[in-house]
Amino acid sequence: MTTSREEKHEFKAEVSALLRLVTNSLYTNREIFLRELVSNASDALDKARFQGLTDTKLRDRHEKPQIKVTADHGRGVLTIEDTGVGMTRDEIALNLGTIAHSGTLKFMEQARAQQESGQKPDVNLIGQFGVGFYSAFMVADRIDVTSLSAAEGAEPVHWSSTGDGTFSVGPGERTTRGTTIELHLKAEAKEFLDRWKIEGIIKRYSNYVVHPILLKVVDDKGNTEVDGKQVNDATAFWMRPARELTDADYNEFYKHVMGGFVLPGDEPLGHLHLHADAPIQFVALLYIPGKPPADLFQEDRKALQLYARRVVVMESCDKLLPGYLRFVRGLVDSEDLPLNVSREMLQEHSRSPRSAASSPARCSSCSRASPRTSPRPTRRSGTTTAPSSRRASTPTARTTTTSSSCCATAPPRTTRPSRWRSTSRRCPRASRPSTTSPASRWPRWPAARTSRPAARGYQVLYMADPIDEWVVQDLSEYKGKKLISVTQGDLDIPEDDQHKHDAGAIAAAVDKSKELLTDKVKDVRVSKRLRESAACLVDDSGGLSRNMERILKMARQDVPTRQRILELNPEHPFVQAVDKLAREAPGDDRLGTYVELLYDQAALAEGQVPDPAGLLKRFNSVLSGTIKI
Ligand SMILES: Nc1ncnc2c1ncn2[C@@H]1O[C@H](COP(=O)(O)OP(=O)(O)OP(=O)(O)O)[C@@H](O)[C@H]1O
Repeated sequence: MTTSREEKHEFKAEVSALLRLVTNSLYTNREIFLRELVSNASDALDKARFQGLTDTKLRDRHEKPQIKVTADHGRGVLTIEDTGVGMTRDEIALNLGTIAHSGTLKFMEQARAQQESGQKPDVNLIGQFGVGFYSAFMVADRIDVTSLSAAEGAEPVHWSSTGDGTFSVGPGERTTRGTTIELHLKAEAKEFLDRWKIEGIIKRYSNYVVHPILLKVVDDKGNTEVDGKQVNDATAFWMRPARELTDADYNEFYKHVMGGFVLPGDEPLGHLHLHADAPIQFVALLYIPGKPPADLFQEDRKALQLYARRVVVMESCDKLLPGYLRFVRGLVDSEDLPLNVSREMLQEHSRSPRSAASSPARCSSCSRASPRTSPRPTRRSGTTTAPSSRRASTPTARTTTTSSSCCATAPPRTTRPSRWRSTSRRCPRASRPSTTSPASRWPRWPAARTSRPAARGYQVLYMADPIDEWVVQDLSEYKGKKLISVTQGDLDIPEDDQHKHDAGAIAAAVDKSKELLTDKVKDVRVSKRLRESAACLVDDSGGLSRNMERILKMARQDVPTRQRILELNPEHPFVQAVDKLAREAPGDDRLGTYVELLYDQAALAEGQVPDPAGLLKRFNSVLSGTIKI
C-alpha cells in the first residue's frame, strides 16, 4: 500500500501493553535504549551492504555506511541516523507497529506475570531482554522516524508516535536512503543529551559495532560543540584472525577486558581464541588472569561478557563457563544470538561455548602458553566444585612442593620450592602421603620448607593462596594419596631417633604461654611439625581455619572468628631459653614480653600482625638488651 496521506494506526495490542510497561514501570537501566537504536541502525547498514552486493539498482549503492548521533540541547532532541537499508511505508507500519521478536514477547509475559501476582516488574528484565525500538519510550515522550528505503522507487516516509497507543504514518522528507530517529526527550531524561553520557553509553555497549558511530553536539544557543567525532572503535579485536595477532596485541586487549588497567606483572597467563561455526556460530576470546580476580568468590563477580554481533547483551554472563573456570575473563560473541536474549535461549546457546572452552585440555594448553609464569590458585579453585568438575580440574591444578621430583620416597634434595606442576604430574606414584601447607594471605614457605615433614622425606605441597584451604578440604585424596595439612590438627608424624624429643621438655614455657596468652589462643602445646621456626599457629582439626574464615568473609558470609592453637618448637633455642627462665624465675617480668614475641612471630609467619606497634616495642626491648658494648 502506498499513499501520500497521513494515516493514523493503532498499535497491536501487545505493543500497547509493552509501551505501557516501558513508560510506566521500568525506570532503571534506561540507557539501553541507545544500544537498541544503534544496533537497529547497524543491522540496517549490514542489510544495505548485503543487498548492494547483488542488487545494482539499490538506491545510493555506494553510500558511506555510518551512524550519526546528534544531541541538540536547544530542541531537547536526540537523533540517531543511519545510511542503512531504510523502510518503506508498509515496512515502517509493520515493523514499528508490532512486536517482531519472540524474546520481547517473553519479556512481556514475564513482566505481566509479575504484575498479575502483585509484584512490580523486575526492572532488571529490561536490560536482560531489551525491548528493541520501543525502549526509546523510556526516555522520549514523542518519537519521529523518517526513512527512505533503498528499494527502487520507494518514497520517504514519516512515522510518529507519543507512545499513547497510536502512531501515524505519512510522507516524509529525506533524499538519501536510511533512517532518522528523533527522540523528543522527556524532561527527566535530558541527561541523555550530555556529550559524556552519550559517549560513555556508546563505548560501553556499542564500542565494537563495525560501523563508525559519529557524534554531533549542538548547544542550546545553536552552536555546534562537536561535529562528527567517531566515538566507537568500530573494529572488534576478537574478529581478527589469530594468526595476525601477537601476544602484545592480546595483552593490550586484555586491558579492555579488565576495565582498562592492568598492573605490570598481572598480564594474562595465557589466552584462548576460539572460532566456531556449528552448532552455533561464535567467537570466544578467553584469558587466564595473571592474578586471581578480586571478586573471584563473590556471587556477583564479573564473568564473561556476552556479545551479539559485536554489541554487549550481558556485561557478565556466568552461564558461559562452568563454575570451576570462574576465574576466566574475556568474551563470547555470537552472530546467532538476538539482542533480547532470554535466559532459556542462553541456556541453549551457551552449551557450545561452554564445552568448547572448558575442557581441562584446553585449560592446560592455555596456561602452557606461558610456561614461565606460575599457574595460579584460580585453577585450583576448580577442585572445590561439583564432583564432575573436580574430576576435570584436579589433574590440571598446580602447586609447588619441597621436592623437585614427583615422588617423595627420598628426603628432598632441595628445600626451595620446586617448579609449578600439575597435580597429575606431581603425585603419580608417591609412596608417602603428601602433606600440604595451607596458608593464609602469603605463603608459609619458610614454615613448610623447614618443617619436620619435609625433613622426614614427605613431599610438602605449598598451598600458599587463600583458596588452597578450601581446595584441601575438598581434595582429601588424589590417586590414593592422602593429603594431610601441616598446619591443622595434631600432626601424627612418627618421630625419628634423631629428632625424638621429650614432650615435657618445655613444660614450663608451655604453661607460662597458656597463662599469659589466654585471651589470644585457645591452647599452647609442643609442636611435632616445626624444625627451625620457634612457633606457629595451627587450627583445630576439622575446625574452621583463619584462612577459611577470610575466604568466607570475602564471599560475604557471616562467620565468627575462632581462636587457634600456639605450637612451640622444643628444639628452638629461644623457646628453650624461655622455658629455662620460666622454670628458674617464674615471676620474671621479661617472660611476658618473650611469650608475646613467640605469639608475634607465629602470627607474622602467616602474614598477620595484629599489633604491629606492640611487636616493635617488644622486639626493640629484646634487641637493646642483647647489645653489649
Ligand atoms: N534504523 C532502522 N533501519 C531500518 N529498519 C529498522 C530500523 N530500526 C528498526 N527497524 C526495523 O524495525 C524492526 C523492529 O525493531 P525492534 O528494535 O523493535 O526489533 P528488532 O531490532 O527486530 O529486535 P530487537 O528486539 O532485538 O531490537 C526491525 O526488525 C527492523 O526491521
